[in-house]
Amino acid sequence: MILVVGAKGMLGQDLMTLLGTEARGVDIEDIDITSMESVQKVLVTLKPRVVINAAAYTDVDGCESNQELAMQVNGEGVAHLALISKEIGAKLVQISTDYVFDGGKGSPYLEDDPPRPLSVYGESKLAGEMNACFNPDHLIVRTQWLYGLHGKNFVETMLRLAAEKKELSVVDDQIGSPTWTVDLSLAIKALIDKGCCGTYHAANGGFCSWNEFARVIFAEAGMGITVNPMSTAELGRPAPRPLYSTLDCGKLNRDAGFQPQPWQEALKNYLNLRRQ
Ligand SMILES: NC(=O)C1=CN([C@@H]2O[C@H](COP(=O)(O)OP(=O)(O)OC[C@H]3O[C@@H](n4cnc5c(N)ncnc54)[C@H](OP(=O)(O)O)[C@@H]3O)[C@@H](O)[C@H]2O)C=CC1
Ligand SMILES: Cc1cn([C@H]2C[C@H](O)[C@@H](COP(=O)(O)OP(=O)(O)O[C@H]3O[C@@H](C)C(=O)[C@@H](O)[C@H]3O)O2)c(=O)[nH]c1=O
Repeated sequence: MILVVGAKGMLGQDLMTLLGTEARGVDIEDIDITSMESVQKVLVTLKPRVVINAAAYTDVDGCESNQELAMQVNGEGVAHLALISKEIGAKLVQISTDYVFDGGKGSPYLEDDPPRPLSVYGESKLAGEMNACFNPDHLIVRTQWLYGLHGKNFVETMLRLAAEKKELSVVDDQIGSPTWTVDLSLAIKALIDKGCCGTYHAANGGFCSWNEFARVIFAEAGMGITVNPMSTAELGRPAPRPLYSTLDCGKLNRDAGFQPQPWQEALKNYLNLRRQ
């Protein structure tokens, strides 16, 4: 059995759908990953062969003012899962982020490029990556710019704002790869099925700025919204973000034989599904 921790989150729900009867899901009402006792009780009782940790504190700006909570959930929580999954002989799959990088490389990041997080969220997720290694049988899957049917995300924010305004300003100096949680779930399943270990990058193909992403969302949705350019500095959010955080996903393709579709195709498929 595969245990999905954070099964009610945006990624967690798509993982549960994909894995079907092979999966069992738990979320905050069943398990608190910040508590070693809670993790021990659930994992020792359920004895999964694989634990996928999709639970996290994902409010990037919120993490700046709640540093302790960020480290407890995204850092220490993963240590608890690693130690107990090791104890019961299970593999740990930890989901991580492009925000462990500073965005200064200027070309797609490889798995062994040195991380240097700019934000508290990024620091806490890097602590999670390091703690995942307490279980030698671990898989760290870094992804980015997620959207899906079951959670707050940029696509849904844009579509909501477009219902209220005819004109929006969106940053055009951050580059990355928008990634559909369904494609990420397929990548995670492929990595588990092939018995892969270590660190992997998984994101939809190609890249764009948030501004271009917004323009394509409105074009695909048939909405005539003007999207003005703006810089990250002008927007002035609390957490610094990497300016160029595209992930090189070649290792995923080589080792698991899986290549996520281009982001434009994924977006089309998502919007079609959303309309049904
Ligand atoms: N969203 C994105 O753009 C990206 C996400 N990621 C990573 O992907 C993973 C999944 O993200 P996403 O689906 O967006 O996350 P969500 O925020 O949608 O879901 C996270 C889930 O974890 C639960 N949770 C929070 N704290 C705890 C806890 N202490 N114990 C147990 N469960 C808890 C949340 O419950 P509640 O809602 O009640 O707090 C929620 O159900 C995370 O590791 C994230 O860091 C990586 C790159 C991009
Ligand atoms: C709503 C809005 C956002 N933005 C900008 C802010 C931000 O830089 C960018 C995207 O907004 P978000 O709030 O979705 O961004 P953010 O919370 O930074 O998204 C990140 O989440 C975490 C969990 C990750 O791990 C990352 O990979 C990434 O997906 O768009 C605008 O410029 N204009 C707007 O009207």
